[in-house]
Amino acid sequence: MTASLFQIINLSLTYPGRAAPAISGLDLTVRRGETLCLLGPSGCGKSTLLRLVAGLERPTAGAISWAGAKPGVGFVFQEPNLMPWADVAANVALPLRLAGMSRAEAAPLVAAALARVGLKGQERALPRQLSGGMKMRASLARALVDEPELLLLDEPFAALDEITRWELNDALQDLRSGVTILFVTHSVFEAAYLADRVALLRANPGALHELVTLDKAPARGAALRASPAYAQTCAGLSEKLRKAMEAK
Ligand SMILES: Nc1ncnc2c1ncn2[C@@H]1O[C@H](COP(=O)(O)OP(=O)(O)OP(=O)(O)O)[C@@H](O)[C@H]1O
Repeated sequence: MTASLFQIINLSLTYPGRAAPAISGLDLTVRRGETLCLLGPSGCGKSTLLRLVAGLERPTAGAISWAGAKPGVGFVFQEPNLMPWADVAANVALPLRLAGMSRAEAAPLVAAALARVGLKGQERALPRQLSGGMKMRASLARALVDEPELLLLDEPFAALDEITRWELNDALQDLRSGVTILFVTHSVFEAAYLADRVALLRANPGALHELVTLDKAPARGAALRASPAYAQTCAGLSEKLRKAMEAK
């Protein structure tokens, strides 16, 4: 049994001015080092849950209980949110510079983060010179540069074309060792590819519908995507998602 990183306990949030809660009575234990995908219909509270875990929102009721000291957290959104006037190195260095580190001290850490996401040698490029996939890699590098234990990803690859999306999923597979990942997605295929476990949420109000543990993938990359086991996982998750969407 893997140790838990944190526990979400009876968590509820009603946004000010809203009658219905965005999230209601959600219980979930997140394990250290796992990739947990949050999958569910639009409006079921996936982004809200990530924001609560990050401490960007305060719950109306319930709590998030950390097993130890609250770890460093990296957050990646659907938009890469890079500073357009700054080169890749300066963008990736931002969390370190905000923490008071000099440019010289930051440089090797930036280089390591860029290597980790497959952007080695792109330090001097400006965001407008990068493809959509490369911008997202830079955004990932910025989230990883101060070596957070927990990475929160909110539909990070949803705006990318299919092939780039698969490449980014492969990149995430490569870098995830030692990091706990909470990954919001609408895509059954992405969840089936990346997740150790999938939390299926339902809407109105947002709540946990079912927690699914996936079998350890027998392969990765193209071999995994072409495997019957992967097709079966996708079909199973699709059916569970359909049930979550019908649940009241
Ligand atoms: N800042 C806010 N103020 C008021 N209501 C909000 C706010 N943010 C989200 N909501 C509402 O809370 C509910 C959950 O929204 P949230 O964005 O967390 O869902 P989601 O599952 O991430 O949706 P999607 O898949 O469409 O991104 C929705 O009904 C939404 O309208």
